[in-house]
Amino acid sequence: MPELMQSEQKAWTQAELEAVLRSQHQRYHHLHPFHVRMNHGDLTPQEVRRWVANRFYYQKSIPLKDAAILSNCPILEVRRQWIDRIIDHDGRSQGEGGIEAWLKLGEAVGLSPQELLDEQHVIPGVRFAVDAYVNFCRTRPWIEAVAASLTELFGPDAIRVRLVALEQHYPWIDPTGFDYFRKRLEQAPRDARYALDLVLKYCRSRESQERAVQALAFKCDLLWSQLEAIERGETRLNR
Ligand SMILES: O=C(O)c1cc(C(=O)O)c2c(n1)C(=O)C(=O)c1cc(C(=O)O)[nH]c1-2
Repeated sequence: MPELMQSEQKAWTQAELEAVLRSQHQRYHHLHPFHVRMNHGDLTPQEVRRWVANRFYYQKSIPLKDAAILSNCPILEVRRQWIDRIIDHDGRSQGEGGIEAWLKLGEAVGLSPQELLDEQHVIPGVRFAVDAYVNFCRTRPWIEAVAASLTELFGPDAIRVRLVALEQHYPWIDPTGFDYFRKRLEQAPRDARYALDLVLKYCRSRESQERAVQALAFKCDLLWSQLEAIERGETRLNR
């Protein structure tokens, strides 16, 4: 978006920047046809399993990108807070954390932990999308990577709708598998608020503000691409 990069333009106020960031909601993956079908109860068990197995690749990459943010961030107070995200996903010991909770979701839909850990169902397009997120966070300034995490502003509403739909339309799934989503409903709003405050505080020039918006747009596109690949569903195994 080169036409956006007009650094000589006046900086947005914090309220204006927040509004521009929030307007990215229209690009979020809750609108993707695969999620729409999921929420209508129209996915086959095979499609649900494909989604769970492929989203696991995203889940297990999240701590890698958060560690990249930590390694790029020179500000002690920020690192002290951000490190909690890694603990939330990894846990401090066996049986804890979001990654293990997602493995339980896998079991609830009929996938063994080993199948998920082996990445045997991971579709190439999903791998490309997720790896692009990790690479972005490794190579871009830490505050842009923080801005990319702001899809979590939109996540809780989508997860709330999904939870109700999964419980209502997919009775064959053991509902204890949904604990991951319940936990995210506590964690995500807190994480998103903290990340938003950082972006509002550290992105003061118009150029840095526009880079933050671009980072968020990039992340929305990546989540969208991930679902495109899942919807198409081609793996080396079933091609
Ligand atoms: O289920 C979802 O729709 C969804 C979306 C997102 C997101 O918007 O990036 C995350 C999650 N879940 C999630 O579970 C999660 O841990 C997470 C971390 C992040 C991030 O970018 O730091 N996004 C998301």
